[in-house]
Amino acid sequence: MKKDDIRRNIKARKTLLSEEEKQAAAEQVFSLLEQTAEFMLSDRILMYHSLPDELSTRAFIRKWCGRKHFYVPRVNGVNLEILPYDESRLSLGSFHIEEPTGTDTSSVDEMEMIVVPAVAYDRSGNRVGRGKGYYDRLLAGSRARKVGVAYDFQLVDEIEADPHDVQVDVVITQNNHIVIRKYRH
Ligand SMILES: Nc1nc2c(c(=O)[nH]1)N(C=O)[C@@H](CNc1ccc(C(=O)N[C@@H](CCC(=O)O)C(=O)O)cc1)CN2
Ligand SMILES: Nc1ncnc2c1ncn2[C@@H]1O[C@H](COP(=O)(O)OP(=O)(O)OP(=O)(O)O)[C@@H](O)[C@H]1O
Repeated sequence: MKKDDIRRNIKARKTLLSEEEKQAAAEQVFSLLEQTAEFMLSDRILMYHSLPDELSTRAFIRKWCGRKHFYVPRVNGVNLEILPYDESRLSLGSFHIEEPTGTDTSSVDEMEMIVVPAVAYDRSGNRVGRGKGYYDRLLAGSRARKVGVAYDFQLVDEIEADPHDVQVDVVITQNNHIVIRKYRH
């Protein structure tokens, strides 16, 4: 399926979710993530601060932010900066995402794990994002463990990947835990 068709389909499917379903799905997915060796062994983790139409990371970040070093991205022009997550230092940035303020940016090379948001993933780790290429640029050359998290219906048959697309190593949905590349620590 073409990326734009996937974006349209998934957007429509998401409007059917109730608040209860959204919350239950986030709990299921992040409980699976918590049980992975890579999560247990990673300290510096780049999360995403979820938008209303994304699998919510809010409860998970709140649960773990005292025990792990969590980071979130900030849009700067065509690039993403990486800053530590601090609930008291957030402000509304580009695209209505709450982003960290401050100047203490980190390099993507310092991240041990990156939870990569997407509109859809396939079983080979290909992903369709929001079409602006932010994560593809960020992930190019990164050696961090890359994990996709999503609702079951965001796992689609086959995504036609472009040369610049960067695959994730693992995809976790409510009822799927797909390991594309084995974790070696
Ligand atoms: N939670 C979260 N944070 C993130 C991303 C993300 O996908 N999710 N990003 C991932 O790249 C970066 C921001 N990129 C984004 C690109 C487009 C849109 C967006 O809402 N696009 C609208 C189109 C209208 C518009 O231009 O505002 C849309 O998709 O409907 C949001 C974020 C960094 N932070
Ligand atoms: N490594 C890169 N260097 C320069 N441009 C890039 C790179 N990766 C992607 N792009 C550009 O970004 C644009 C969007 O790409 P694509 O449709 O694959 O985004 P996406 O994967 O949906 O978004 P995202 O990566 O933000 O989730 C394309 O025009 C592409 O040329």
